[in-house]
Amino acid sequence: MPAFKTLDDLTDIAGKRVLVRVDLNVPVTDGKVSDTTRIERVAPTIKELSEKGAKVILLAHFGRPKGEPVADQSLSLIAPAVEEVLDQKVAFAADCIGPVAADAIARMENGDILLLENTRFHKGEEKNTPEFTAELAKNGDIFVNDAFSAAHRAHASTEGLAHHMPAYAGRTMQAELEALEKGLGNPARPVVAIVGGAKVSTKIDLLSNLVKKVDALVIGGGMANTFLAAQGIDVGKSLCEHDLAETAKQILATAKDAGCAIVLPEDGVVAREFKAGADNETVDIKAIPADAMVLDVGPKSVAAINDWISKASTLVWNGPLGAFEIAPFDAATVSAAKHAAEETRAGKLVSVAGGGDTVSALNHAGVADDFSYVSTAGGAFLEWMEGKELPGVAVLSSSK
Ligand SMILES: Nc1ncnc2c1ncn2[C@@H]1O[C@H](COP(=O)(O)OP(=O)(O)O)[C@@H](O)[C@H]1O
Ligand SMILES: O=C(OP(=O)(O)O)[C@H](O)COP(=O)(O)O
Repeated sequence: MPAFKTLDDLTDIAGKRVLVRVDLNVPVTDGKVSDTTRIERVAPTIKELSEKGAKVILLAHFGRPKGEPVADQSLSLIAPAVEEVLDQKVAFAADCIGPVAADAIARMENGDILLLENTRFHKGEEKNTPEFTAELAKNGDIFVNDAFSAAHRAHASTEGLAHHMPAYAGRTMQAELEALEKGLGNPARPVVAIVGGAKVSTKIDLLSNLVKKVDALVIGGGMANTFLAAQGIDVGKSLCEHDLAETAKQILATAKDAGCAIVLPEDGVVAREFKAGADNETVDIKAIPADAMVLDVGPKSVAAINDWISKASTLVWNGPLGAFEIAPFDAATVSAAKHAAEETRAGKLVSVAGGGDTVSALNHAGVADDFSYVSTAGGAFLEWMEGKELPGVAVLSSSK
């Protein structure tokens, strides 16, 4: 466990401006937050600081807006859900730096909570520029990072700020690291990992280390299409990053050398439209129609994945197997989630799953409570699993 200061070390903070980095990158359907797990997990930190009389200033990102304001990635859309979960008034400022933020902070009383606009509306956030970090730092006396799920990003609000002021781990940051160490520090073998989802370009690189740590890697979701295409399979209009074919091939070679089995889909459920109830059919993975996209792995693939879950003593899972938000493309994810839950309940499996959408998918399947541990983190959790130092955690340990 890294040595960092926690909220236990934060006394006498009444009236202090505490900048709290949280992860509010939550799933949204039809403009409404569809899974509040990440908000629920950071609520204890926010409440504790507020009860101690601090002025609690929340920093967060939402989506990937590329350094400019985008209306549907405004945190004003998330603020009502934060207020509902906390059952406490949460003010909102339409910028995270400059006079808009400063004025809102000047109006705060002790114990108040203020949410600042999406940090990624500024280019300096992801670039972690000294100028932007200094602007953010003007708004606080103390930095608390409770966004474990964004700790693999060395951004201004996850890493830079800790160089400007005393920095502490929030309750969720602390709990996540403790739980992962307990559950996966020395995992029982065989270890099976499932990686799916849509963030192919940001997650594919970490698979080359992951295959050295696990006995089998099941690849589903949008990630699978990239691997299939790399093997010369025509994936039609599926979500696929063709320019990552070489990376995918190298990962397959590394897995072979490491003795890690790779499990790719044998069949897929395809549709021509990305909408609920769209006409769909199950096809062999080598017969994907050119005008269709794979939106879920097919029944043969699910049976194979469930067999691997049965063989596993430890399961780590990030990324849904299909576009689970729209029926019937949730079938594979729900089936695998239910099977992993059964094996866990029977005491045969330690199951650890993480990621904003993965948690939402497990909740959708009704089995999140049956998993051994559910992390709020996806990419950060996988990087932790690789044994990588997470910049957002490392900087807390070095903070004075
Ligand atoms: N075959 C697919 N085609 C398109 N999108 C997919 C497919 N499979 C999964 N997805 C999408 O992946 C998203 C989740 O991916 P990701 O963000 O990587 O997961 P997490 O948030 O759990 O880390 C979901 O919105 C889901 O609809
Ligand atoms: O949702 C997140 O990560 P996840 O999809 O890996 O769970 C985090 O908020 C990080 O977001 P990012 O991958 O856009 O940096």
